[in-house]
Amino acid sequence: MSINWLRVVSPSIVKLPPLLPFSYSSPSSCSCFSSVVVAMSYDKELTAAKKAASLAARLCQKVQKSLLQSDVQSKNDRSPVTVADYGSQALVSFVLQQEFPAEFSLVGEEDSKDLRKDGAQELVERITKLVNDSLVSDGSYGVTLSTEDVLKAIDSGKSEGGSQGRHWVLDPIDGTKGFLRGGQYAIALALLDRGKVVLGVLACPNLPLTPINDQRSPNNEVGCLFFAEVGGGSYMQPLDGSSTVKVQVSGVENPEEASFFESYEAAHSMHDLSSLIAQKLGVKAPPVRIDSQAKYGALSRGDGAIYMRLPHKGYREKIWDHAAGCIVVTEAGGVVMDAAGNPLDFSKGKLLDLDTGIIVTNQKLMPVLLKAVRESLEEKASSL
Ligand SMILES: Nc1ncnc2c1ncn2[C@@H]1O[C@H](COP(=O)(O)OS(=O)(=O)O)[C@@H](OP(=O)(O)O)[C@H]1O
Ligand SMILES: [Mg+2]
Ligand SMILES: [Mg+2]
Ligand SMILES: [Mg+2]
Repeated sequence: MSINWLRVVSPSIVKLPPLLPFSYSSPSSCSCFSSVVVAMSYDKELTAAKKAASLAARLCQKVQKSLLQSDVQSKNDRSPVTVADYGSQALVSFVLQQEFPAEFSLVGEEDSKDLRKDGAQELVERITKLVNDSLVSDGSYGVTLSTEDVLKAIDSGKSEGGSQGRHWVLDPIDGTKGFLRGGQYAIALALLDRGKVVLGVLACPNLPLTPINDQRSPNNEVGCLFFAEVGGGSYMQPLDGSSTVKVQVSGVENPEEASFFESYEAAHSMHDLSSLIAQKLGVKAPPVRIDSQAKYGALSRGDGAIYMRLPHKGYREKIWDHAAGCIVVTEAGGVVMDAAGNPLDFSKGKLLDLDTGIIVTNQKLMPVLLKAVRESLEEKASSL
């Protein structure tokens, strides 16, 4: 990466200081360690997580280039799942088990149920080939996995998480719909220790290295890896592994100057409600709609100042859709809350138990954003 790139990427990105040997508590809003204690270092886990997510990102890139409709399965809830979702989960699970054989628990989005059905054998073989090709190109482990090994690796993600012990949390492809459209997606991996998110990695293969929506920068290069460890700040590097930069959320204090992110899919977030909130705040810029936790990554480096996620009634958020993004933003100086102003609690199992939606911004804007969200929710409720 050239010095030029460092200059254009964003005024909120500064050069990388050495990582702290120990992590101290930070003003956390996503259930990271928050008491005044000297916490453990998770450097070894972070190194493994970056490696696993980067390998999975390469696998996904390969599939996205040659995506065929026949690669797409439909789960019971009719959400899409592809060979890349399965391959990514198998690969991350395998790498983490190799690195931490003694203590391994993974809460992953996918399972092998549909792959064990009649007629899925060819698909399983394709996934196995993809995983083995990735392992060969990496060269670290010197093994070839059988189809059964791959199915088992996928199913190692069946842990329920919770408030005891350590659990990896994985979304092998977040934003599968974006992945299928050729849009944004992320490989999102986090580690919970006693119910708190202590590290997170977000690999975003299609996210430009330069700020999105910046007319002055060409946005030709894509592929970002965001990572954060509790108390250690948030960082970004190109997915090819070259130089790392520290990232910080936007410092915008005037909501009129803020721009906001929301889901690309209207089914995932109430766009009419976020536009009402934006109106109340005086936000002038139109919403920036991108898929997946790439939104958290983009926000962590100041591409936009607000992220609003307001799912339709009845939807329950999953921990893998937010754990990695939450710590990346929090360690970059941001705040992540539910629509009642509570921090997200990742200690309750696979689901987040939260009020209405998730809002993300910097510390200065959060009080006004929260107020506008509360007012808009009340207005919506009274108009029904
Ligand atoms: N109805 C509904 N409401 C809210 N959220 C939902 C809903 N259905 C699915 N999902 C989850 O949304 C994840 C995709 O995240 P985004 O909404 O940020 O991206 S996108 O706009 O859908 O592309 C997506 O993650 P992936 O399944 O990993 O793609 C889902 O977990
Ligand atoms: Mg999914
Ligand atoms: Mg997801
Ligand atoms: Mg997913």
